[in-house]
Formats: sequence, C-alpha cells, structure tokens
Amino acid sequence: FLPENFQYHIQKWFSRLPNYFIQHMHITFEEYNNNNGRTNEAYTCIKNYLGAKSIKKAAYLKADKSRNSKSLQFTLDEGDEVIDEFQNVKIKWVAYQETVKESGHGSGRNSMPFEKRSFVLKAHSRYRDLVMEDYLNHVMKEGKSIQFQNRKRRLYTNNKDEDCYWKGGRWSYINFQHPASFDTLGMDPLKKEEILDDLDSFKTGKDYYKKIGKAWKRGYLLYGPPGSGKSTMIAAIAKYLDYDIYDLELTSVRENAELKQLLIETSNKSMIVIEDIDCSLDLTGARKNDKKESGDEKDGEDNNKKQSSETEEDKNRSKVTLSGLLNFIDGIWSACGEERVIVFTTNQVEKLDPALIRRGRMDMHIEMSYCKFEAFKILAKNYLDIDSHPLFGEIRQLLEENEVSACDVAENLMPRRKWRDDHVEICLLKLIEAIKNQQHKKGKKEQKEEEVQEQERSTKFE
Ligand SMILES: Nc1ncnc2c1ncn2[C@@H]1O[C@H](COP(=O)(O)OP(=O)(O)OP(=O)(O)O)[C@@H](O)[C@H]1O
Repeated sequence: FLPENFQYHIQKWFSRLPNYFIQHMHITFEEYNNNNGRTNEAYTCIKNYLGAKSIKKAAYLKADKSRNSKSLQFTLDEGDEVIDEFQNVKIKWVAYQETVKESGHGSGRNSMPFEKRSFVLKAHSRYRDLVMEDYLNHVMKEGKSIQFQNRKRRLYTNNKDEDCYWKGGRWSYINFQHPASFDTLGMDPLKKEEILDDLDSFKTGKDYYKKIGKAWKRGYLLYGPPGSGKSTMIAAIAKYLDYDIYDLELTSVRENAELKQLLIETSNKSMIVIEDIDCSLDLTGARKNDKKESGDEKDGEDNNKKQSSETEEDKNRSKVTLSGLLNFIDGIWSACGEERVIVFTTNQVEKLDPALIRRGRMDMHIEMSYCKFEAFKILAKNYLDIDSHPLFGEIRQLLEENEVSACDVAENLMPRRKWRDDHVEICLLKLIEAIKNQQHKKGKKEQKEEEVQEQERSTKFE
C-alpha cells in the first residue's frame, strides 16, 4: 500500500541495516553518467559480466537482443543478486531499479519519469584493495571481451552509401558476415600456416609491442593477379581475428587532413583496407614528378603547390599525397589506437612506391599466386565436397607444370547439374580442359614471342 518511491527507500535502508554491525563496503554503478547523461561504460561492462555469471546461478534473469548483437544477452533482474568468487573472496552483486520523477536529469529527460538502474557491489571491507583494483579490473576486462565477442562484425565505408547505417562521423557501416575463412581459402598449406602464425603472434603480442615501444599494429600487403583471392583473404583474416573492416576508398578522401580524421574515427581491433592501391591515386607518379620538377628528394613534398591553374575537375580530385598516406600508416597519429591491421591489395606490386611497402610499414608481403595442386584440393573440397577422385592424378600432373587461377577453378567446379550422379566427374573434366587450353594458349604465346625476337635479331643483322 506504500508509494513505490517510499518502498524503495525503506528497502534500501533495511538492506543497509546489517552494515552497522558488519563492516561491508558498497560501490554503486549507475547506468547513466551523472555529469553528461551518457551510458556509464562501467555499468555496461558489469551488466555483460554478471549476465554471463548469473546464467547458471540467478533465479530471475532478463534477456534482450539488440540489432548489433549475435545472440541473446542475459542480465540480472531487478532486485536479484548473485555471488561471485574471486581469489577465494566472495563478492555480492545486487541489481536495483527505481522510477525517478525528478526534473533536470543530465540526459535531458526533463520531468518525464525514467528507470534508474544500477548495480551495487558488496564485499567485506577487509578486501577493499583486492576489490578496488584486481577484481574490478578483471570485471571490466571480461565485460568488454563478452561484449566484443557478442557483437556482429561490421564493414565500414567512407563512401556515403544509402544502404549503410550512419552513426555520425565519416564512416557508415553494414553488418558483415562473409563466409570465407582460412579453411576455405585455397592456397599452399605452408604459406597459410605462416600467415596464421603471424596473426597469432600479433593478436597475443600486446606485451611485446609495449616492450619494444612500437604501436600495436601490423601491415599486410596482398599482391597477385586478379581473381587470386586477395579480397577473400581479407575476409578470412577479419573472421580469424574477429575484427571489423574499414574499407577505405582513397579517391573519395579529399585531402590529408581528412585522411587523419578517418584514421581517428576507426576503432581498436579493426582492419583498415585499401584495395587496389595502385589504382587509387597516382602516388608514385606524384613523388617522381616532384623530384623531377623541384629537385627535392625529401619524402612528403606536397605536389599540389605547383598546380597554379586548377580546373573544376582538379578541384574535386583527391589531394591525398604519398606523404599523407605514409603518415596515415605509421605517423604519430597512427598510434592513437591499438590492435589495428592495415591491408593493401594490388595487382601490380612493382608500380607501388618502395617507401609505401617497405618492411615495417607493410610488415608481411603475401603473394596470392595461381593455384597448385594443394590449393586446388581445398577448392575441390569447398565446391564438390570431395577429398579425392580418380581424376585427381591427372590434375596433379597438369598442375606440376602449370598453374590455374582460383577463380577459374571456382568457375569450373561450381556444379550446375548437381542432380546428376556424375556431376563431380563433369566438373573435374571441365577443369582439366580449361588447364589444357590455358597451357595451349601459353605455348602459342611463347612461340609467337620467340618468332618476334628472331625476326628482330635478323633485321638487326641485315
Ligand atoms: N584462394 C582462393 N580461395 C578460395 N576462393 C578463391 C580464391 N581465390 C579466388 N577465389 C574465388 O574467386 C572469386 C574472386 O576472388 P577475389 O575477389 O578474392 O580475388 P581478388 O584477388 O581480390 O581479385 P581482384 O584483384 O580482381 O580484386 C571469389 O568469389 C572467390 O570465391
């Protein structure tokens, strides 16, 4: 029969009563920050942490699922409590909720009633130091990692796109679920192993990077002919590391300052990708022209200064310079986040400026080449679900002297008549024919080249 607010205060007073006899400490974590009305990050971490802890213990739980989470999230229900144990110390958590009708709350709710939620930690004062430092650090770390694991991965773009969500800033995004993984990626198993080892040591290298005083980031250059799986590799790396991808379209970036802003707005644990970097901007050309015209050998000379009469088209063109890009990768601003992977892809590695891809900037250069037999076997497993077949012998022989692009294999192994019993054989025969045709074409090309050289030699002699 008592008003709700009154009940709440009586309950709170009663719960504090034992503390006059037993020395307990209480810490309250409210959902919103009192100063600016923003969500209290500590509250969110505790909510995730307790949700995971209380699934097995708590009598009452609340479940919800947001658009950005992979699965249901559980949390303690109002008034319920859970006992956690840390280094043999028992710590009690209670979830509170009250309806507040005050005006002028920091979050701009004016006089509208709103639910004020909080978690209260209770522990014996004897363990004050342990709780305040080790335990709360542990809760924050675990809570963050639960939230990270339960989120849907995102693909961000700096091109304003109507199909993407935009939450302010320069990037918009869509949820990203690419089926490619290292298991389905057709490439030499030894090379794959080497890349996985490198990713593992990067992922667990926090202390190492700290020790050597280097920003916790790593650059990968993926180069190789079209259709050799560079984009597929990016999706596989992102899935393996469980990172978001920031797909940076350089031609849409107007100037170096904007590039810096874009970098600042990327989150930790993410991959920044620039695809086909050789086609993005004439970065090599810009530097060479600079050298020729100004005689200045220094990295980072801005080539825009010398353009005196700018046309309208010139004005709209990206003014990002090689120097801007180099700073983006490993300038002082690049250290403003951690656990970042930068990936460049290119079909023509020889066109790139050596400074852009030198070791240290692009730490690992990965050649995505045509398929040999081992890579073919992985693709056969993906497309036809087979580990071996009598025709594999012939394919092995052919691939000893030849190579085939992964997208050609994919094209030929994609079963179009799966209802027939012999669809596997048909696909493999098609592939054999494609490799032989390629071999034939290659032979003809080489013969023609030899004839041209021979002709040149005889004309010279004459
Ligand atoms: N190594 C590979 N393993 C598995 N699938 C591959 C591989 N290479 C290519 N593919 C398949 O071929 C198609 C094209 O591959 P992808 O786009 O990754 O190549 P790319 O090297 O990025 O090409 P481009 O240089 O033209 O952008 C994809 O649909 C993918 O399924």
